[in-house]
Amino acid sequence: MGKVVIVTGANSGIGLALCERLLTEDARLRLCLACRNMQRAEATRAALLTSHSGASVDLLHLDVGSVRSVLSAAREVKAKYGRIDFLYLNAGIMPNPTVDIKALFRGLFSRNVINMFATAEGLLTQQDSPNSDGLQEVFATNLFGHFLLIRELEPLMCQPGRTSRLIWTSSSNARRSAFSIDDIQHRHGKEPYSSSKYASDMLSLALNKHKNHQGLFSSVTCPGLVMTNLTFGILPSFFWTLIMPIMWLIRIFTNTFTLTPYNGAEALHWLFLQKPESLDPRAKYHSLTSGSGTNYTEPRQMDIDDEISETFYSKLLELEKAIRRKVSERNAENKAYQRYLGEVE
Ligand SMILES: NC(=O)C1=CN([C@@H]2O[C@H](COP(=O)(O)OP(=O)(O)OC[C@H]3O[C@@H](n4cnc5c(N)ncnc54)[C@H](OP(=O)(O)O)[C@@H]3O)[C@@H](O)[C@H]2O)C=CC1
Ligand SMILES: CC(C)=CCC[C@@H](C)[C@H]1CC[C@H]2C3=C(CC[C@]12C)[C@@]1(C)CCC(=O)[C@@H](C)[C@@H]1CC3
Repeated sequence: MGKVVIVTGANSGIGLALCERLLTEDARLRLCLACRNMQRAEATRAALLTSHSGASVDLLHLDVGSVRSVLSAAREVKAKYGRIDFLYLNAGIMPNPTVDIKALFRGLFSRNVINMFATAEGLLTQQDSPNSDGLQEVFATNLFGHFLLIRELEPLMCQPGRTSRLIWTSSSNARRSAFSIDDIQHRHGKEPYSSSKYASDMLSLALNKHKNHQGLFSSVTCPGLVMTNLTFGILPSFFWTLIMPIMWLIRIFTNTFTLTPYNGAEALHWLFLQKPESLDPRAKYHSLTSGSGTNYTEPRQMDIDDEISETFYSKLLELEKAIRRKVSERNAENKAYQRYLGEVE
């Protein structure tokens, strides 16, 4: 039987390019597109089936930023699949971004220019707010929803005699200084995106420590700078139209300017082909594109403290307990209300 692969945020950008590449690599795949918008998911499925007729492409409704949706999606997965070979944790958001134009111009004329274009360090801030579960939106979407999904699917992914893989789409924008262990949701800062991506790097390391012996392996990737809905949302469209030629020019000198979703999906695709035991849990696998347009993957060491990563993992487990308690209280209240309605009628 073909490998079972689930991709979150599969209906656009890097997630969609990854699906295309995986189906080209292995036609026997059982691919599951986990998306929040079913209309877009249907359209994506139809497009994938046009280029890969006969492929097995399922849809799963998943809003990774909603606890209720994650729990119900996990139930569906458990009922449908006997195992999961790859779970790509790719869905992500960067809401209300602001570019510090002054810092951009200062950076342009400094020695830090290459790093600035590769990581956006010091350039970007975002405004975040709590969602209906009381969690910060960016944290909930980019990290916690995925964590809860992994916890729910552990029985399928930790089976004796098999290995399963988690592959995160992180970012070179992940920065230690943007994350605080005392504010893991980044309620008080202005860089929730950077914090959430750093959090995924730490979680991946902790998961390897706790789950490798059960056959579950986790890796993190950075796709480089890719022109997708997420990037286009950072600045007005006329600006992008103006600077696109400059972006293609910069690409000649900066291998992190992968620019197309196909190129950005390079490391995600490369990891699909690797044996998990051969991978470095402390490395982030970067998609890179040379000036002449050749794609390759390069591991770079992450700046992570083991102790903080462990503490973070414990905090996530505590938060998971609290959230589950809240969900069962809510369910009990609903049931009591339904009973009351039944009695009144
Ligand atoms: N573009 C870049 O330069 C870089 C991107 N990344 C990361 O790559 C990943 C993919 O982003 P990219 O392809 O660029 O951007 P896109 O906006 O094109 O893709 C993001 C995907 O995530 C989905 N998504 C967002 N929120 C949710 C949610 N709550 N539940 C389910 N799905 C959701 C979106 O669905 P919908 O269509 O419904 O919005 C979309 O399919 C992200 O994690 C991003 O942080 C990392 C580094 C660089
Ligand atoms: C080319 C000129 C003159 C201006 C463009 C400046 C910025 C808009 C651009 C510079 C570095 C970019 C960047 C990202 C977004 C757009 C920039 C800030 C990302 C933050 C997109 C999402 C990620 O996760 C990062 C890896 C990107 C890093 C670089």
